[in-house]
Order: sequence, then C-alpha cells, then structure tokens
Amino acid sequence: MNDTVLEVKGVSKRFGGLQALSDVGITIRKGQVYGLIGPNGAGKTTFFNVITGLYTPDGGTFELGGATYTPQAVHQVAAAGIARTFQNIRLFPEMTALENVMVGRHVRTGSGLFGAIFRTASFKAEEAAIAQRAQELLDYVGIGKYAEFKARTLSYGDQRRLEIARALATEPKLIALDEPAAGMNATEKVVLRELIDRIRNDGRTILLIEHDVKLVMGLCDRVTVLDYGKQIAEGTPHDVQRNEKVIEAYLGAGHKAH
Ligand SMILES: Nc1ncnc2c1ncn2[C@@H]1O[C@H](COP(=O)(O)OP(=O)(O)OP(=O)(O)O)[C@@H](O)[C@H]1O
Repeated sequence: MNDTVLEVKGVSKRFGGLQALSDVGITIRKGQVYGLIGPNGAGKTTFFNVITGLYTPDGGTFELGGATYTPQAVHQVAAAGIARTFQNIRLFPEMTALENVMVGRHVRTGSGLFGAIFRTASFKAEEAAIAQRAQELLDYVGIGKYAEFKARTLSYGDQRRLEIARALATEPKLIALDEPAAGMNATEKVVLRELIDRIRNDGRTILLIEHDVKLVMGLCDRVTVLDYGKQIAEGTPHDVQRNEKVIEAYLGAGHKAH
C-alpha cells in the first residue's frame, strides 16, 4: 500500500540574484508529523509558500495523495487537500470563533451561491450541519466555550488553536502549520504539543515549520533541515540532531540559531 501523502521533488525558487531554494524534496507519509527547520533565512517559509500555492516555483514536481497538483493558486491547493495556518495569524477578527471555522467548512460543501441567496431547505440543513461540525472542532481544539466570541478577543494561543480548527474543517489530506508555537508561553506550548499529538493520533498528517527545536524534536517523526536554500539533512530527529552539517549550520557564523 502506498501511504505517501505528499511527495515533492526538485523544488527551486529564485528571487532575483538569490537562490532561495535549490532542489528541495520531501516525502511525507500518512500519520506523520514532518518538521521543517533551519536557521533564519534558510528558505522554510519560501518552501511552505511554494507548496501551498503562494509562490510559483521555478521547478519541481508535486503529488498529493498520489495525484499530481500544480501549486499555482491558494484555492487550488486548498481544494487539492492542503490546509495551512500562517505565521502571522490570519483569522476574520470581527467574526465569531464558530463563524471562522464555518468558513473553512464551506470549502467542502455543496449548496453553493444559489442556495445561499435563496436560503433553500437544503441550504438551511447544510448550514445547521456545518455549525454543528464547527462546534465539534472548537471543542476538539479545546476552545468550544468561546464559540460565540469574536476571534480578535481570544488570547494569542487560542487564536492559534482556532486557526488549526479552521484548517481541520476543510478535511485536509495534509495540514501545514507555520510556526504554531510562535509567541506562545511554556504552558501554551505544552497544550499545543498535546493537540498536535492528538491530531496525528487521529490519523491526520502534519507538516510543521517551527523555530522551537525542542518542540520539533519531541514531536516530529521526520525532519528536514534547510540552510541557505539547500536541504542539508533529512531523517529522524535523533539522527538529524547528530548530523555535523546541522550542528554547523546552527552554530556557524552569520546565523542566529533559534
Ligand atoms: N518575496 C521575496 N522576495 C525576495 N526575497 C525573498 C522573498 N521571500 C523570501 N526571500 C528571501 O529568501 C530567503 C529565504 O527566506 P525564507 O523567509 O523562506 O526563510 P525562513 O527559513 O522562513 O526564515 P525565518 O526563519 O527567518 O522565517 C531569504 O534570504 C529571504 O530574504
């Protein structure tokens, strides 16, 4: 059985004179938490932006769930089955937590514009089902009691969890988390780690960029390390931590290790 969820090969991306990514490839299998780490400016965000359709790559091949996809537009990538969160939280601040998750859910439902305008019976039934599922997801990430609160009023950690609930609402093949622990305190990080663990144990597949090396090493099944746009190591956290190139990249001059 082929349990590959995401297979990316030979990705390159140049910005003017800067080669931000050179021949980067990863394979993520079902049920894995896959970490992408590297010093500042290594190319992590660029790689994330390429696979999620924000940047057009100069080269590379992309397969999700065994089917080729072309990451040319964010909505195409979402429809193909990758949901992502952002380093700088991107919620609808004036909408309630529940509504934010419902927006994610609409990606997978059918009544469409006609139903929404004429409020057909099937549209209303679908809305009720969407709201119920959205509430379940808020409960799942641990913020169910804030369903009717405006997103902007939630704490930073809770907003990040809301983003994860919204991503889950699209029923993605892969959930891509861009620095989910950024700005969190130690207690929030523990809760986040438990949540990511639970999402994996429930059969989901996760790609993670994270600066908190301890979190990555404790959570990920496999890790890729980028440095100056090149993939300098790939393997289990145990192996990667002992890799000389990795140690050098993190300790080497000119880089500020996180
Ligand atoms: N849109 C852009 N235009 C020009 N250069 C860019 C662009 N995006 C990224 N870069 C450059 O590409 C390189 C890789 O940046 P990237 O943000 O992908 O690194 P990163 O590993 O995510 O860094 P950080 O840990 O600081 O978030 C950097 O030198 C950056 O300045």
